[in-house]
Amino acid sequence: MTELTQQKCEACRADAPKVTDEELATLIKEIPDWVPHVRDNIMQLEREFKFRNFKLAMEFAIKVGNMAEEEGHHPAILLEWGKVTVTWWSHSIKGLHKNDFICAAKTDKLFD
Ligand SMILES: C[C@H](O)[C@H](O)[C@H]1CNC2=NC(N)=NC(=O)C2=N1
Repeated sequence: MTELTQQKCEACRADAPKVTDEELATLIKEIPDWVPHVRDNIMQLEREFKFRNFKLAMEFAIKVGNMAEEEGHHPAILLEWGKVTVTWWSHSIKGLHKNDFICAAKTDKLFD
């Protein structure tokens, strides 16, 4: 399988398929630090990133935002002192699409 970080987000319409439980089980192995959880009845991928201060956290949040703009796929980003919480899901399908796993993998790469 092509590494998630080598893939691009594709246009995701309301009728695009959500990832199945089987696909989730396979894809999550590539992004083991992300936790799938349900919020407002929508499956999402979430990870906390820790930093030494606010500025480093803010710079990371900006990098994630710039990557999201390039991909045309946008996360929720919570910026706090020393911490950034990134949450990916696909609004149009109210769930997880392959795009979310691609973007989660790209987020990990920005942190390395
Ligand atoms: C028109 C625009 O491309 C769409 O609204 C995109 C923008 N970014 C998006 N981001 C996410 N996470 N889910 C979407 O469904 C989504 N839709």
